[in-house]
Amino acid sequence: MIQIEKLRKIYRARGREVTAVDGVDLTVPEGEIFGVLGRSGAGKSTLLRCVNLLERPDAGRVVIDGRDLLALDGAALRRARQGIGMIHQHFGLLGSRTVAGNVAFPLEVMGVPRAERSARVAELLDLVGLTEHARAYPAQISGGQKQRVGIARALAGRPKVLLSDEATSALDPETTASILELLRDLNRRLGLTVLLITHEMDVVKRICDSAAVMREGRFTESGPVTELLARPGSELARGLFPLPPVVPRDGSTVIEVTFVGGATDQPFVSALARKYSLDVNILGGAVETIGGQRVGRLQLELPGDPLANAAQLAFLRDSGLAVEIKTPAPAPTPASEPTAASASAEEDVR
Ligand SMILES: Nc1ncnc2c1ncn2[C@@H]1O[C@H](COP(=O)(O)OP(=O)(O)OP(=O)(O)O)[C@@H](O)[C@H]1O
Repeated sequence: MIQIEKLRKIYRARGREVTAVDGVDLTVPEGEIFGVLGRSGAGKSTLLRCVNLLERPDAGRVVIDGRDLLALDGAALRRARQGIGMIHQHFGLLGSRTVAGNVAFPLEVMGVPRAERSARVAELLDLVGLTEHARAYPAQISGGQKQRVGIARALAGRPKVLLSDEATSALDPETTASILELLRDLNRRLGLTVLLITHEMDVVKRICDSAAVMREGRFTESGPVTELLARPGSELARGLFPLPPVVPRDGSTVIEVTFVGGATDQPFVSALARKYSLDVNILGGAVETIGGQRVGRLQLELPGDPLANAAQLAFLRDSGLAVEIKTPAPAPTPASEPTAASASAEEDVR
């Protein structure tokens, strides 16, 4: 389990201060995969490096498996850090050592006796599917295989927590998929808790249970992936299911409907059309399977402005769908008093 509270890291260089991590709270329950998604410079690497104290935070708490890392030092801190494995975008292998030698390296540093070390290396190489390449050198294996070595090496100390710093960013899509599958498999088999940072939506979609979007050192949204996808206005949902920009037409309402799990089984578009005798225009949409659940977004155009569609929108929401109105509500005329219906339509638009 990873618990981060009010984490802050400020870099000071040449009279300038950069707040790279600005008060982040994060909990990753044991055995979960949590992805932090963000553009370059958002603070993702700094956050990750603060979790194993490669960077010392200026404020906040980092608690791994109940141990407050910032309160430890010396041997206790070294032991705690052995419980945290890390993999990197550029693998960081030693070119002069074989695959087996690279995996043995952390065991040597830990002082594991030779016989035990060999058995452990064999076990780790088997775990990542590299037994046949034990004697190869890094220059003789592919990028995907190098990352497998990186993963085996990171698992040498039997960590409970694995940190992944853009582990698939240097790989082609097919190799990325196989490495993500391996991470998922290891997460399940070993009960590993994984915190990964990425700028690739696909990584979040494929393996993360929960995720956060990071910008300028802060989380702008965070939660279980399927929950975020169903949240109106979610940046993650927009990124995973890009829909065309809305061109509002007079006298119509454009809505984006997000559905998760059971709601996908309902023929809600035809039910809506039948119940209200409407012509519903489908402008765009996407459906995916995420975390074993069907999740999707549809962009629909309904005749009439948002106020005229209040009952239709309520019908969709009552059916368990998240509905976001993309067409601005008509401005109330100066003489008109706000009604309950117009107030709620304006709230939706915001
Ligand atoms: N050692 C450092 N000294 C000074 N500023 C730094 C240092 N490391 C990072 N920064 C600054 O902190 C901010 C966050 O950087 P960080 O590398 O954590 O972001 P990131 O989201 O991981 O981006 P990238 O994917 O490009 O690495 C950036 O403005 C960066 O310039």
